[in-house]
Amino acid sequence: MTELLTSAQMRAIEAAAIASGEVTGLDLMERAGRGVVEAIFEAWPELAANRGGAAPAPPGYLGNEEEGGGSFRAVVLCGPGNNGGDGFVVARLLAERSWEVEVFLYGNPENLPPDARVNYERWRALGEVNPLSGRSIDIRRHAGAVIIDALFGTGLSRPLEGAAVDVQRFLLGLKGRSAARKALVAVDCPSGLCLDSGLPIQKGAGAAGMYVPAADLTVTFQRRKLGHVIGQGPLYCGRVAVVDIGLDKAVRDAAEGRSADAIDPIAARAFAREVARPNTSGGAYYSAPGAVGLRKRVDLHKYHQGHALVLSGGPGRGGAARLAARGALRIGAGLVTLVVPHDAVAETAARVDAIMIREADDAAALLDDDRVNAVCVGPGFGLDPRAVSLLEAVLDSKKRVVLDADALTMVGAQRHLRAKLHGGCVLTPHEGEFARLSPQAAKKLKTTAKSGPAYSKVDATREVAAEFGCTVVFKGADTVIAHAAGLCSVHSAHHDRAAPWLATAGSGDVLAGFIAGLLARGFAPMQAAETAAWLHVECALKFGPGLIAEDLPEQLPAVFRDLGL
Ligand SMILES: NC(=O)C1=CN([C@@H]2O[C@H](COP(=O)(O)OP(=O)(O)OC[C@H]3O[C@@H](n4cnc5c(N)ncnc54)[C@H](O)[C@@H]3O)[C@@H](O)[C@H]2O)[C@@H](O)CC1
Ligand SMILES: Nc1ncnc2c1ncn2[C@@H]1O[C@H](COP(=O)(O)OP(=O)(O)O)[C@@H](O)[C@H]1O
Ligand SMILES: [K+]
Repeated sequence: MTELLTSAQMRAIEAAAIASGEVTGLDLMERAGRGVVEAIFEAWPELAANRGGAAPAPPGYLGNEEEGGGSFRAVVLCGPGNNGGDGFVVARLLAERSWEVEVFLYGNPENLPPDARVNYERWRALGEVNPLSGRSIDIRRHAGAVIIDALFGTGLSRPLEGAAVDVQRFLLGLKGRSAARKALVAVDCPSGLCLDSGLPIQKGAGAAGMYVPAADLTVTFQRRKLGHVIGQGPLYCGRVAVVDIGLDKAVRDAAEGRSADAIDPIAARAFAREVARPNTSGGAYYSAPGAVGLRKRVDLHKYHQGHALVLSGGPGRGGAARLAARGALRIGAGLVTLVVPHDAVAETAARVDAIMIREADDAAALLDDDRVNAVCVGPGFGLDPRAVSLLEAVLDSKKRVVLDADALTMVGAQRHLRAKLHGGCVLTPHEGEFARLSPQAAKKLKTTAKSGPAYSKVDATREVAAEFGCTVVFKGADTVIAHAAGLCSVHSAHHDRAAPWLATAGSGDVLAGFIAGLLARGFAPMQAAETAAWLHVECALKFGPGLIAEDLPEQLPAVFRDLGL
């Protein structure tokens, strides 16, 4: 499990580590700056070539004919806080490697915080510091340079203004000619981005207030922050490198509630986590008793792998439920039964084999059957009175249930249904369905943030999970999963897990089926949602472009094989 931190958590962890005497702020800043330099060399190994001594002949792209060429170049943009302090360290370390480094400061050096001030002075022993403005950066001189954005990091509290905006516009190529830079490297985050939400802090809606140039590489410290993985963060940040600055123990102490005063005592619940590759052990043979993993135990027959019901709509509308049922079966539920209205039985029977079919009139009996231990309701289900009363019966049964699509619409609109939700419910809204569940949270999420931290998808998901008392899976390229008690995890399908092919009709139905299948296998709601979200994206990655929803469950055997199951 890897924690995803908010800015406040990172600050508290840093403060706790410094207070414990294990490390000083100056040490952390030095490690941070060094980490940025190392991450640059890792990303562009050709830049690691000149270590001290004479400058090497420049590669073609770095050549500056007017000046006769020379060493590698960096332009370091430093802000008024410790993010700027990291920038001064980067400048010094690159200059020590014979880079040509030009440093700009946004703000007054007198007002720099102490550690940043120390590093400002250390840099001043090597070179100049220019005041920052869009005009002060000469486009021609810096062609081919690596630009380091160390203006603002976790301390961003309001929209950029003045020279900071000028320079952002310059970097965006909005002012004059865009510099043909080698790379834009952001320290902690591209400045202007809120690290809690992945949303820009801006004066107004639309382009008028937003000048965050997208980085090629963002280097952050110890752990990713939420803003790197949710909202627009992944698009602005580019590749994100995480540098160890020696705070690993401090992070774990905080997340496991062992820190002293500096961190909230309910910290363990306050920390979000990245959804990880699932546990492939499980069952009494493989891990602690009671733990559930993906591996099936050799001594169990199908009735021990659970029985999932998938409730279907009427004739011509059963496709979504069939996709969910196929997903539930492939992910390993022992039995899957489609529950269909009488007039849709023939049509359904023509389309499925291993999946069983029962008429909707039998629903009450099925819900009374203790062997049925998970239900999926919503995909293609309908909103008519029959659907409402079936949903009511499902919720009254207190069985673990995935509510998707039409079921979410009904729950959003009907207070009495909402009152029946319980801890075994998993709601899987996309953005539109989320707005129906909680118009207030959706509105806050869409409101332009004029000060930081901005209200985030994590805040919104947690809020609705707590209000409804169940697990909520707020889908999207950034899928946020929250439990009523505050636990929260994020699956970010970006960079090496980018699966844009998942934006295809019916893929959400398959996800609902995956979750229901895992619930049937005994996974707890949160664990089922996390595991299903990971497998869903893994199936999409396995198939690649051209994917349609039907393909997703069919990738599971290969994905399971890759997991060593
Ligand atoms: N927390 C940690 O553990 C570490 C933090 N480090 C660095 O320190 C950074 C955080 O430093 P700070 O807390 O000083 O925050 P920042 O350096 O992000 O910025 C804070 C300063 O900018 C001002 N400010 C905020 N928004 C502004 C705006 N729109 N226009 C003008 N001024 C604005 C604030 O009043 C404050 O003076 C991190 O992002 C990271 O780069 C690293 O040195 C390593 C360790
Ligand atoms: N760009 C994307 N990258 C990764 N996953 C995505 C992307 N867009 C959508 N998804 C995923 O695809 C699924 C779509 O679900 P949903 O919107 O309910 O579709 P449908 O109702 O057609 O089944 C969700 O699991 C969502 O997380
Ligand atoms: K920055």
